Amino acid sequence: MTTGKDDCMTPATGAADIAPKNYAWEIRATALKVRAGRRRIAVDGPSLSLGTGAHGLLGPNGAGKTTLIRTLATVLRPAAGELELFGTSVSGVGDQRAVRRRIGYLPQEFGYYKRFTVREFVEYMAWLKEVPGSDIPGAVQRAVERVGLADRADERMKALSGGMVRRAGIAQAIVNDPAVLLLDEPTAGLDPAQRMRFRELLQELGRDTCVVVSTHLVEDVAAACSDVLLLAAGRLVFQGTPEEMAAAGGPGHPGDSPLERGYSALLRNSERKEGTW
Ligand SMILES: Nc1ncnc2c1ncn2[C@@H]1O[C@H](COP(=O)(O)OP(=O)(O)OP(=O)(O)O)[C@@H](O)[C@H]1O
Repeated sequence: MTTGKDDCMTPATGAADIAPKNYAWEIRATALKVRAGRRRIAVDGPSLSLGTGAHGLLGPNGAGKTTLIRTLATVLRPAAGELELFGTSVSGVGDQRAVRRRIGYLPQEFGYYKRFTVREFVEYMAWLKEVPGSDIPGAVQRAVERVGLADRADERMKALSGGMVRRAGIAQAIVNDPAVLLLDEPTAGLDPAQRMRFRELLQELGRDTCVVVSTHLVEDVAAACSDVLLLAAGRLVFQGTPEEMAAAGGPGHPGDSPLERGYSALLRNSERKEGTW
């Protein structure tokens, strides 16, 4: 990590992580277009510059959030436009292992061996991310502690509830102390107490990491994110602070909170511009 805001060194932090950075933004996308399936353009031209902080990615079903996150994770390749991670272009073909080592990614659905314990699962993911072998036990312990699973670390994955599996997924995403952390609906299935704990973790991670978190839970964004991105039909229709989003709404817009009303107002405006109303 590079900001020097948090001087707490972790076992998985290598020299490359604390070297001064030579790029302005962890994530930089210009006129990014990504296909889902053969024909459909699911991400349609957003330009983004994202640095350290927790960035909430909102949008209705089908807006393109998962497609965008998969692209940032280098799982999908852009059809057009430019994507840079840590100042390195990842738009084309090529070996992206060095970049991937610095990314943490929680997909909406992820696979795991049910017979693995939580610890084995997170260890395996650390190994895949090329965390140095001697650092792995400490990094795994810290990750499972951060998601509140230390007391279940030696239980098999198949014995966990859905919310606990999700927390194990978050643990594997942070085990390499990533500089870019991509979380696709991380709070799905978490109980209220765990969601509160997750919000704290998100705020903590956002102090020295570039976190992009996709969610339908506007309150999570209000509570934990410094910045909101709103996608609609693949386009970026708003980027600003939660307060700025809330200010876009009024009493006539649907929603239970100022942020929800702002969200509804911005979506309605974007639909009008698209001519669908
Ligand atoms: N493999 C695919 N083939 C064809 N179309 C796809 C494929 N995957 C996604 N799409 C389409 O791309 C668009 C964007 O999907 P995406 O999953 O990125 O949206 P999302 O914002 O994450 O939605 P949700 O909130 O429901 O998870 C949708 O219209 C979806 O139907």
